[in-house]
Amino acid sequence: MTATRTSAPTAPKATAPAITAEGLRKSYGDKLVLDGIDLNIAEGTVFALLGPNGAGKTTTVEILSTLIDADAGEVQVAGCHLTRAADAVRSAIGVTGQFSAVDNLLTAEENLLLMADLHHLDRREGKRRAKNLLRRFDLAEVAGRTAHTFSGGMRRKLDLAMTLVGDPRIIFLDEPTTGLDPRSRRTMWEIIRGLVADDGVTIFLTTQYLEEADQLADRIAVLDHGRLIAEGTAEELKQRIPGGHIRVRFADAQSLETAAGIFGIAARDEESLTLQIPSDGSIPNLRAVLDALEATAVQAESLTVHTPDLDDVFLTLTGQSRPADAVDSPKENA
Ligand SMILES: Nc1ncnc2c1ncn2[C@@H]1O[C@H](COP(=O)(O)OP(=O)(O)OP(=O)(O)O)[C@@H](O)[C@H]1O
Repeated sequence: MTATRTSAPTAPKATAPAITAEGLRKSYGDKLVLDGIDLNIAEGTVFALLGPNGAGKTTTVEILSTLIDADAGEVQVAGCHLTRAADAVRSAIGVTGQFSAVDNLLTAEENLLLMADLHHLDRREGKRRAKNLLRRFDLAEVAGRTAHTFSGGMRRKLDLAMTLVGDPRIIFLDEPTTGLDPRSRRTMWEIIRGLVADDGVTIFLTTQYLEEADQLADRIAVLDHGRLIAEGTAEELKQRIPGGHIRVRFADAQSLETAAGIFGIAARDEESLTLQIPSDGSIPNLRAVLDALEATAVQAESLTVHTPDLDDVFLTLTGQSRPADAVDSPKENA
């Protein structure tokens, strides 16, 4: 992964679950989409659901946000039973889906005021919240412009601001940055981090961008063929798969030959004069490699540490192979 994290994801602060699900099942006709999903998402955390196209991510969001019914399963959202207390669930959540709720014919402010009306806020309170949100999302200057003049990034911010008018405790973000350029994506990430850090909301995020999950999520689950096939922090998931190594480059073939003699199972590339030594990327492991090289007085030209990234995890777990160009692209952390 080439991008560096701009700030660490928020550590789980609270243990009270914002969302729990047991045995969630859903079929469309004879197509089984969810085959017994269990979830336990702590309040004030970011949970990312990853999965290939068609894995059932949107279906999961639609069920948890009361838009569609599951065939089976017990779900609690914000401490309320999903079906027996659906109204209470709805008043505790906000949903920003793949299809924008923004009305292109209205101004940014009018869109927000419309949401305030839908939440039965009085006019004064609606105006106050709209103003605050426009300022917070850096949209104050364009408050009076109709949304059809907005860029994708501005529209996405307005969409999220509209979700926040109802002051939700839990926010479902279904692919919140799909189609945004890197700068707009990072702006959205900062906003999402702020929602968790400043407001203590819980975020349930689906994304196709593994970097996004890596950057934002406290916990990540991988959905494939209707089941959660892995769950953990980004680091835990990365540790589950092999592929970490240290790559050492030497000045000449003789040094490479000597070094290869000490690291029995290291892969050797004569052309680039490099050895690839399996490693978990830990400091003790790195020190052991350096000590071994020093003991033989072989001079290494350069050394890079490669740790598996979430792409490796995802592709390994879902049984897909990495495209050839991606395999060859360097992902080392010097
Ligand atoms: N209303 C529906 N009727 C029939 N099949 C559906 C319906 N909605 C979704 N599906 C099917 O359920 C499966 C899961 O769809 P879903 O949209 O939840 O996947 P997803 O993981 O969100 O995919 P993507 O990343 O492409 O958005 C797909 O095979 C889809 O075709």
